[in-house]
Amino acid sequence: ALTGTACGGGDGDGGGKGSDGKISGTVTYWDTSNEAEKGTYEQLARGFQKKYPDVKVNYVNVPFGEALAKFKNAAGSGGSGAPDVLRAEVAWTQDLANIGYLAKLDGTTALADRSDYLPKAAAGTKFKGATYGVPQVIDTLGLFYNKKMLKEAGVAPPTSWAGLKAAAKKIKQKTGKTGLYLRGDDAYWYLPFLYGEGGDLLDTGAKKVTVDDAPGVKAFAAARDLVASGAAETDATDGWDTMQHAIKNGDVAMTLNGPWAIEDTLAGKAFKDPSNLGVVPVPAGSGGQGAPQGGHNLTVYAGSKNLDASYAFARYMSSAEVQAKTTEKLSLLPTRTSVYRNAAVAANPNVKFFKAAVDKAVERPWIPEGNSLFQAVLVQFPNVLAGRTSPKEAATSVGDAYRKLLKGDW
Ligand SMILES: C[C@H]1O[C@H](O[C@H]2[C@H](O)[C@@H](O)[C@@H](O[C@H]3[C@H](O)[C@@H](O)[C@@H](O[C@H]4[C@H](O)[C@@H](O)[C@@H](O)O[C@@H]4CO)O[C@@H]3CO)O[C@@H]2CO)[C@H](O)[C@H](O)[C@@H]1N[C@H]1C[C@@H](CO)[C@H](O)[C@@H](O)[C@@H]1O
Repeated sequence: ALTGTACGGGDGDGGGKGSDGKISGTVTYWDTSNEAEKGTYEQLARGFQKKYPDVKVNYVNVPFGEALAKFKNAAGSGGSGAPDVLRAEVAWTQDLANIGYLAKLDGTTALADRSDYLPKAAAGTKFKGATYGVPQVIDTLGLFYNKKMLKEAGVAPPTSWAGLKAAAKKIKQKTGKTGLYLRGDDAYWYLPFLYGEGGDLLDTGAKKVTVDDAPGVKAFAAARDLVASGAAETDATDGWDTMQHAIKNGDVAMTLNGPWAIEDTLAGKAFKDPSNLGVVPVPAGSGGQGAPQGGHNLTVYAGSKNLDASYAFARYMSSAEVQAKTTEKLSLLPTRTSVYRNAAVAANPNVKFFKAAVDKAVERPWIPEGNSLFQAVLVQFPNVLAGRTSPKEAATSVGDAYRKLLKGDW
């Protein structure tokens, strides 16, 4: 594996810092942002060329669900075809750093003004005491709701799963529509139920697998109950498209979602008046309330032939100026404390809500295996929601998968 120093590979053309200190050559950037975000991110990425006229930015949008495997294949086969800079989801960062595919950024220009980063965002860029990513966005889940539909049903935004069931009953009676669309094909949506029962996937302090303790079982049961009672509808595939279609067309009154869904949701006919979209914390369960911390870092491929330009690009794409523009266009959360002092950012109602939500978001275990924890849940979640697997069986299967995964370390 690469040892974190440049050694062949990468799409750069071997540019770098000329004798005059000028940055030059090509930087290939793999962006994983979604349909509603990518236009803004591409424009911002190309803006780098204005500052560094001798650099050509080769912007490539790679779907989130494919990017990790694609990058590992490219980096693992000598690096040709690997990008110079990758937008890496927070859990990918430790995994890829552990394999040696990411350049250590400490001491490079990529980490300029690092004291400005939110501590929670910075935490997701570390591995064995070194820094392998530059925080680009931080996020969590909230409860999106159609204000008009809830008003018509005479209900307030629910603050518990039990309250959501009661509200959904009224929404069905008054509007004929379903209360919630619950995404079943993405394990991330299991976490608000798990935290709502006071549980967690692992206890990293005690090095214990806890997902199949009682809270983990109750969490699966709580999610299944929403579907079985008709309060929520779900699918085992195409969850993102079905969820967005449903909320945008006013076919459901609520979804669980994050800042990355705001721009797309507001494009729906149900939100011609954008103020019709409200966001509140995810509902509480019987043992607590909580939403997971997520987000994305800019990382530099250790095998890039153009490290200097890549460091400069990572710094630019996470600069205060670019973050303020991203928030203005997409309502995504800045990872720099200074950007929250920007008047337009501070006035954005979605930023106000999600910043408070992120401050309380539950941090996940920043360990290389963190990247694989969702796979085991993903196998069980859709089956539990469909009533094909019992909550107990599902939790135990996930627990067993974790004990196998972690047996060396735990
Ligand atoms: C199963 C996967 O489990 C984990 O992923 C977790 C993730 O850790 C959680 O944090 C959470 O991510 C949030 C995210 O924080 C949140 O920001 C948002 O992201 C938006 C963007 O905002 C939006 O811009 C746009 O990009 O679109 C993004 C997506 O909407 O929503 C995300 C949740 O969707 O949830 C993920 C689970 O989905 C693993 O990390 C792998 O990804 C793994 N899949 C791999 C598995 C490999 C085989 O092992 C297979 O070979 C590979 O090909 C597969 O890729």
